Amino acid sequence: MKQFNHAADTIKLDAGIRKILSATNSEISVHFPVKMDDGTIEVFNGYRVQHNNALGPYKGGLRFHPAVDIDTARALAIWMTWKSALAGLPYGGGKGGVSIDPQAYSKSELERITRRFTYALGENIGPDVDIPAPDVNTNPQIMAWIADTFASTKSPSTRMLNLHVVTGKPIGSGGLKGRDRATGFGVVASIKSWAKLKGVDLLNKTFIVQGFGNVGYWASHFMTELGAKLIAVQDASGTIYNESGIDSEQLHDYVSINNGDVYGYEGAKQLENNSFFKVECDIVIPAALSNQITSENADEIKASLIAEGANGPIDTEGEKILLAKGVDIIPDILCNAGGVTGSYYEWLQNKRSENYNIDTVLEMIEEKLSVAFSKTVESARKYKTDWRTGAYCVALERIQQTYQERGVFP
Ligand SMILES: NC(=O)C1=CN([C@@H]2O[C@H](COP(=O)(O)OP(=O)(O)OC[C@H]3O[C@@H](n4cnc5c(N)ncnc54)[C@H](O)[C@@H]3O)[C@@H](O)[C@H]2O)C=CC1
Ligand SMILES: O=C(O)CCC(=O)C(=O)O
Repeated sequence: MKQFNHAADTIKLDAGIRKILSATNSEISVHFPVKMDDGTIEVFNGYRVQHNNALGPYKGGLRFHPAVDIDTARALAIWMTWKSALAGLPYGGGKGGVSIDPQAYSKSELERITRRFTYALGENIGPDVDIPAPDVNTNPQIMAWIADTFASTKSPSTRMLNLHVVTGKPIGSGGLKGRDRATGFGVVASIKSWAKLKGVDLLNKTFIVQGFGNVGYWASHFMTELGAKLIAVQDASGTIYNESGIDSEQLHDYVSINNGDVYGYEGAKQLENNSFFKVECDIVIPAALSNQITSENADEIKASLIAEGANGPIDTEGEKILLAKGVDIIPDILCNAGGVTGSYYEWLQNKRSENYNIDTVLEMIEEKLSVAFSKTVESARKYKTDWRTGAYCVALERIQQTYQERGVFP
C-alpha cells in the first residue's frame, strides 16, 4: 500500500478511484476437510483474494506454503492488478493458496487437498470470473486437477468449455507450450531491455539467483544462453557458490532428484545463508519469497542490477538504500510479468480452440514485456521517479481511464 499510495500521489489519482483500489473486492477464506492416506481427517485453510476486476477477470497464482494467510494473499492479489494492467492484459488481480507444506503430504493426499480446495472455491473461480495459475509449490499437475474438478461440476455439454478456469496446465490438458518457462524467460527479456538501455554487454556478466524453482531455474537457463555466468544459488535448503560458474542444467538435474533442493550439489561449495547477498556479482535475481532484501542486508549488495523474479522481494526500506546507492531495480510487476502474459496466451488458445507454437509464444511475450519496459522507463522519466513508481503510474493510469470512461455503477 505504501508503493500504491506513492504512485497515486505522483499521478494525482482521482480520490474516488484511490478509495476503490485501496480495498480488495472480495476475500474468500475456506476451511475444508480431506481424508489422509491413513484414513484420518484433516481440515485445511485456503484463501482467494480478489482485488480488482475493472480490466477483466481476476487473474493470479495459487501458492501452497505454510506462510500463506489472508494478508499474504491480499498483497499478492493487489500486485497482480498492477501487473496485468502494466502488461496491457484484459485482467484484474487475484491470488490465493493453501496454508500447507506440500512436502509433508503424499501425491494422492495433495490431489485430494487440491480437489477439495477447488470444490470449496466453487463459483468464485471460473474462466471469465477468476483464473488461478501456478505459483510457489504449485505446478501443472495441480492445475490439471483444478481444471478437472471445476469442469466436473458443470453439465456434460459445457464441461469442455471450462478447462481454462486455470492456466499453467500440462500441454495434454490444454496447456501452453512455453508457459513453463514464461516467467524466467520474461525476467531475462527485461534484463535484455535494461542492458540495451544502459549499453551493457551481458556476455560474461556474473549473476546470483535466490530460489531455484520454476522462475529461478528458467531465468538461469536463459541468462546462461546469453553467455552470463551463474555463480551462487540460494534456496530453502541452503546456499551454494562457485566463482568459476555453476552449470544451471546440471544443477537442475540434481535438484530434480534431490527433492527440489540445491543443498549437497557437488559442483559448488556451501556458503552460510547470510553470505548470499554479499556475493560480488553484476546482477541479482531474487526468485523465491517476499521481503528477502531489507534494511538489514540491502547495503551488502554490490550488483548494479536487481531483477525481481519474485513478488515483493525488496521491502520499502531496503529499496530506499538500494536506490540511494544507484542500484537499478526492475520491479516485480514488470520483471516477472512473463508468467501472467504466458497465461493470457494459454487462456486465449483455450477460448479459440487453437494451439500456439513455442516460438510464437515466446515472441509474443517478449514483445509485450518490451512495450511494458519502455512505458515504465518513459513514465519514470516523465514523473522524475524510480522505475517501480513509474511502472505503478502506467498501471494506475490505465485503470483510472477505465473507471473514468465507464463510471461506477450507481
Ligand atoms: N511461477 C510463476 O509463473 C510465477 C512466479 N512468480 C514468483 O516467483 C517466485 C518463485 O516462484 P516459483 O519459482 O514459481 O516457485 P517454486 O515453488 O517453483 O520455487 C520456489 C523456490 O524458492 C525457494 N525458497 C523457498 N523459501 C526460500 C527461502 N526462505 N530462502 C530461499 N529460497 C527459498 C525454494 O526452495 C524454491 O527453490 C515467487 O515469489 C512467485 O510468486 C512470479 C510470477 C510468476
Ligand atoms: O500466470 C498467472 O496467471 C499469474 C502468475 C502469478 O501468480 C504472478 O505473476 O505472480
